[in-house]
Amino acid sequence: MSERQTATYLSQRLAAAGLRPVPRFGQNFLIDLNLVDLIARSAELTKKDVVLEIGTGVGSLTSRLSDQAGAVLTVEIDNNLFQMASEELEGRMNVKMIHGDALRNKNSLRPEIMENIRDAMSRIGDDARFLLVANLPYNVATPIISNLLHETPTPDVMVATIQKELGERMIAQPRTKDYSSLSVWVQSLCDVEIVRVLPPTVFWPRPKVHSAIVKLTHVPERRSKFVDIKYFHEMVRALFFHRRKYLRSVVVSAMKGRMEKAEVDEVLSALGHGEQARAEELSIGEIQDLIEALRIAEAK
Ligand SMILES: C[S@@+](CC[C@H](N)C(=O)[O-])C[C@H]1O[C@@H](n2cnc3c(N)ncnc32)[C@H](O)[C@@H]1O
Repeated sequence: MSERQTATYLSQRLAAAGLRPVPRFGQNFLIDLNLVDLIARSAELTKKDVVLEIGTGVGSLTSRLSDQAGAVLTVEIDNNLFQMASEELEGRMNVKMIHGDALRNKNSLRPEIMENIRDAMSRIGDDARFLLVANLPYNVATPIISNLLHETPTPDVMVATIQKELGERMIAQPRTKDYSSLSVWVQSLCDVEIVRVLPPTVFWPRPKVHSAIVKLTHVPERRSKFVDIKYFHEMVRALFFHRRKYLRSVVVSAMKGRMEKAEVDEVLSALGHGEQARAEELSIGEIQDLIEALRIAEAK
């Protein structure tokens, strides 16, 4: 089917059920089926894989994932789409659907999700992989990816369609405008790449912005360096909250009530960060060292 035919088919299917896409749920459906294939292919799925999809939509990506993976858990917030996809996916024994918000709150996923993932992985065995493969709703893409990096198991691979700007922030390097807490957080744990930039025309309805398929590959050796990953993530966010401010004043305010200014200065000067330093100039390794030094100093 061409993009136009898929868009017509989708709009007719929704209209027949008396429905329209709901903007607040980020309902921009991928209508270029080659790109749906590219997303699934980029994940290099096998029957040993357990895939989490957030945003079932009408189930077009879900079907492909079900063909290639061992098990698929798919989550959809919209009741009408959930009903439509349930019919579409009926009879697919390796697909489990959850109706509801994938997020419990900004900082955590719906607990049912990881319970189901762990169950499915234990059925497959020790060599099971866990992946996120999804055309994510833009407004929740950051908390979904960020929170999944806190979960056990952490996804081995995440292939997701997100807003292009967000993809650029994920791969950004120090001293660039896109370098942010998200860059440091995801690159501290994963190899990150932009697989493809997508124009608005490949979606129906068309979003106002370009999108990107990103691939994040978890690197367990990077994770094992962290003594307290939650502390690290919170501090990264605090360091970049006022990214143009001097590092010293950012650290002093982040550590207010926890550490004296003189102690902060001691940590910064021991690491060679002068008065003019800013968080956005520090490499990921330097940020990791700084946060670990603060953690140790605070614990003393
Ligand atoms: C960009 S569409 C993707 C749909 C489909 N997978 C596709 O590729 O065309 C995002 C989907 O996520 C759903 N959604 C939005 N927010 C959600 C949330 N917080 N939890 C679960 N699903 C959500 C929307 O209703 C929508 O179906």
